[in-house]
Amino acid sequence: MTAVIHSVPLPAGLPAATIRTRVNIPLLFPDGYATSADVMTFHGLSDGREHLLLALGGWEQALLEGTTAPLVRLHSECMTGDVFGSGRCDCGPQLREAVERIASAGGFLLYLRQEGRGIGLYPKLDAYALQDQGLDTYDANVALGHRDDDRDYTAAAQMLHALGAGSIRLLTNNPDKAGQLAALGIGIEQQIPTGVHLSAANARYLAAKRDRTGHTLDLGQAAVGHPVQSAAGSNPGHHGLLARVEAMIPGLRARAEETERLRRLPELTVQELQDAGVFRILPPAAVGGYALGARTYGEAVRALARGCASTAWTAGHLAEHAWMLARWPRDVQDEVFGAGGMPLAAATSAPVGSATKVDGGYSISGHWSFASGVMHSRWALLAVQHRGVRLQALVPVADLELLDAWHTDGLRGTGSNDLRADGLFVPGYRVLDWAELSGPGNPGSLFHNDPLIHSPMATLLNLVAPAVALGSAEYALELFRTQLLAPRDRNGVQTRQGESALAQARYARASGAVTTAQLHWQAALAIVSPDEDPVAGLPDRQRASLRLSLALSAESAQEAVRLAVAGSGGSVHRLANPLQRIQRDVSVLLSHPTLGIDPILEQAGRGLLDLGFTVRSF
Ligand SMILES: Nc1nc2c(ncn2[C@@H]2O[C@H](COP(=O)(O)OP(=O)(O)OP(=O)(O)O)[C@@H](O)[C@H]2O)c(=O)[nH]1
Ligand SMILES: [Zn+2]
Repeated sequence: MTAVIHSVPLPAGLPAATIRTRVNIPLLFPDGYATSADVMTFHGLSDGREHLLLALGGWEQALLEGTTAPLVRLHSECMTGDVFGSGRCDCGPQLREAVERIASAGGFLLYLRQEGRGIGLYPKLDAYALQDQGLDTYDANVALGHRDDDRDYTAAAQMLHALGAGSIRLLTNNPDKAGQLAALGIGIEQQIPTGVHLSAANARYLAAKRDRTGHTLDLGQAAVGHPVQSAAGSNPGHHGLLARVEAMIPGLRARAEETERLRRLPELTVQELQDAGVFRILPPAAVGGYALGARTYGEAVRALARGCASTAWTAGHLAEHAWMLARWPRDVQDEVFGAGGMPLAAATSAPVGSATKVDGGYSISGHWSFASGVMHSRWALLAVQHRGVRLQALVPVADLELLDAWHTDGLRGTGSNDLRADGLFVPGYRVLDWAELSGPGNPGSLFHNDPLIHSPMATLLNLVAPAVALGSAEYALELFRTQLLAPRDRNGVQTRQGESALAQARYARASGAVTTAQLHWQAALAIVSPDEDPVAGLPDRQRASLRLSLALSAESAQEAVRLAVAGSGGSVHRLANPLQRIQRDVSVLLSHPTLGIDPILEQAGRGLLDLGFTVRSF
């Protein structure tokens, strides 16, 4: 058919562009979707760049008078997203969505060569690096000397005018695109939002679009993108799990301040942890876990701490407690794992509460502190004592009084609040002898084959604090390095703090302290997760070495953080600087009982000398 391409008067000052070539290209996308496009190039575009117009579906009819206006999308080039499927933005899925929607409605996809919102590819990658330090997508642009959005849509308007598309329906969430086109003489009959392509990796980027530049994005209702969501169901293995956790780090850094302010984890963080399968790392496959073992677990907590110590701490404990629940009798496991997801349970043993026997169970009372993660938990695991015997009671959090007690100077985001019960009835099947639960012959070991369930619980406990300390130190070193290498202007002379010999020596020392922490950490992991047989209980000397290495690793980590802070100058004490938070977090970590250095040195010495431990649970 012949198209009626009528000319629309150009606004004054806008030069006319003309169609240069028109060729048909069949398109086939990786998911199998196929269509074809009339691809056009132009003479006379205002910025001289090679922008493309893809005319799709019944575009010619859509230009006729009296029909629905053509559907148009202005897609800004994104090599990382369009070509390589980057998870950091939503460009790839938006492009794919736009082609299909336009092909079925009739219209144009303008592929605009304004990579990185107009700043270019290399600067965009520099901006990503800054985002990994905690800046959002717009602040990163500004820090690099650009505007938050450098795009100009004059060429796009010229292309649309050249086709006679003076009135369009615009597929976008971005009010700036509609505003600029309207000012360039394009009538916007309707602005149609694109789908929301939310994933764990791009959630922060999308939230910034919504909050900073008024994009119409309803992130609250959108489900996290399919690949991420379904991923939790399949066992990713050691490396796959760590890759998922590492993808969370930039978002965790960006939310670390919010996490402190909330004094619990943001919902998005809990969702991401769930999607990544973090709570599944330890429990056996029969209850939906990955049974990946102590090494994966420890390394995941360490990686999370490279993003946010409070998140790592909370996730580490919640993941450990899901595994504890897999040691309970079958009826309890049916109850807590029955829903399909991983049960989130806070556990606290300090101070130990009391239990008295009543008909059908126990009546428990107590005031427990430090229930990390309780703000996200359905269950609480509480230490109680009955006639000198230590028991653990499993109680719905809803049955307990929650006391807002976690006002601390570090690890603020863990929400480690207090819990209280006064004569609360707990049915007998939800109370278990601690010695039985923590031993290798726990009830769960009778029906799970997974070797980890058959190991004493102590093997896995005590890993969280040193893992978080190490990850925190690694993050601190990274920040220290960035700080030392950042260009500075000193009276017109470009220099860097790291050019000074003193700074170099300080960095070397901090780096050495991190290495010491890493080596002790690896020594500890080699004990709890040896290459050969799974651990069936550690002989005293090994147990002594384990606790000693964990404590010394954390000590070196703290020293590394101290050196990074000391070498970074006064700006480190601004609340916006992550280093000051890391220092506070690590200081709280080091005062956790599992890292109390004096008793550990004493008991480790006893163990190494074959004198036997005097602390039973060491
Ligand atoms: N500078 C910079 N550019 C980015 C970043 N993330 C994505 N981009 C670029 O942003 C552009 C994508 O924008 P569009 O897909 O047109 O999206 P939009 O302008 O936000 O609006 P919509 O029409 O609603 O999608 C591409 O050029 C990407 O390369 C980032 O963090 N920094
Ligand atoms: Zn992109």
